[in-house]
Amino acid sequence: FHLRRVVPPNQVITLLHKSTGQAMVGRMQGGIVQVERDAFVSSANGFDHEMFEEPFRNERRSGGKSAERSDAPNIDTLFVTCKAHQTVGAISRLLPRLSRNSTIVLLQNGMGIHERLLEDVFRNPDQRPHFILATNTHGAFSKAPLRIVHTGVGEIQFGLVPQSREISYESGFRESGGEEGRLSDLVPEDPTIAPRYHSLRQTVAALLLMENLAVSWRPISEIQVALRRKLAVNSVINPLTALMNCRNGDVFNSTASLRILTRVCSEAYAGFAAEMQSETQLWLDEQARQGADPETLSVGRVPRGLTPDALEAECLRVADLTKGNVSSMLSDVRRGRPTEIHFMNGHLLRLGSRYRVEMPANAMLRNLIEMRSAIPLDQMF
Ligand SMILES: CC(C)(CO)[C@@H](O)C(=O)[O-]
Repeated sequence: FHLRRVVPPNQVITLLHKSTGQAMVGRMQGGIVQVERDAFVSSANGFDHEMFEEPFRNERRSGGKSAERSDAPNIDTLFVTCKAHQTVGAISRLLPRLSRNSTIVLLQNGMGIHERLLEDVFRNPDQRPHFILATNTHGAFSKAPLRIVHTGVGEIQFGLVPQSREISYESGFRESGGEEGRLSDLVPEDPTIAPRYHSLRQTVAALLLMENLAVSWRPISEIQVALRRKLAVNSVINPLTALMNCRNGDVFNSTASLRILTRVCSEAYAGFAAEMQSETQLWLDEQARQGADPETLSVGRVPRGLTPDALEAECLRVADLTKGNVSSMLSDVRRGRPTEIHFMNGHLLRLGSRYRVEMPANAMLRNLIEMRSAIPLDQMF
């Protein structure tokens, strides 16, 4: 919706629907997407629609005729907003349409998805597309197919995953004291490799144009901190609301839930600290290999936003800000759908086993959510 409003009409935007039903309803409504914000409804049209249940079919708005997959156009930019556990499957199916010149924007809850994609889908570093990692604090829900209610205005921050030595994406930040990135940094000096960065530059430009969503480009190190903070929030609010069957605003109404909050946040901090220490050590080893004296290099501490107290305060703040919301995990449980627990508390548990940090509270929440998903909801005795 917001993208359609900022990119030229001749730029094709295709909505990849998860199910045929959604796509059909979308088409019956003329493919119009509506967004409700502060009781005002705005519409946008001019989308192509594809159905994901039928990956070999592709219907364009113009002809309305199905085409075989061989006709399906290449994808320059893919915005991924599906559930964390659906991502590898979804992107694997789109693989023939993606190339090293494409850009993938991961705009999801949870962590570990990018790593999973590199391990399972894009194993060859030379053939990897560009990746943009984004974190989103807007609140929205879908009232009906293609009718979205924007309940809480937040922001979107994104960062570019560094991946080549050809070009440094963050020179602008370095030269402006961390203030702003520069689109011109995404233009390589060597014109023969320019096509490789075309979609990345276009995507960053389009993201920055979406002023209604308060989008900002930040250094990737800042995005990693923001993603870790969001992960802690999701690892507390999501399982607790799903287990207690309550809205976000009711979850911290007892000292018992505050005790769980403290445990989960201190385990998350310990996992993040161990991971960052190991990343710093790898960096120091690399500098030493290149001839630097590690003793003379300054290394940062764990950022203040990731201390146990800061994580707890963030969970309380978000629960209050979204007090009327049904969390995404509670909504998944109510509908009998798989949850994203493996990319939330599950991600923390993977950090725990990699860096030998005990995570009993997170293990308990992960197990309880798995049990909740396995037991039918409507058991009356
Ligand atoms: C922050 C959050 C828990 C608010 O509902 C949201 O990320 C969700 O529902 O997953």
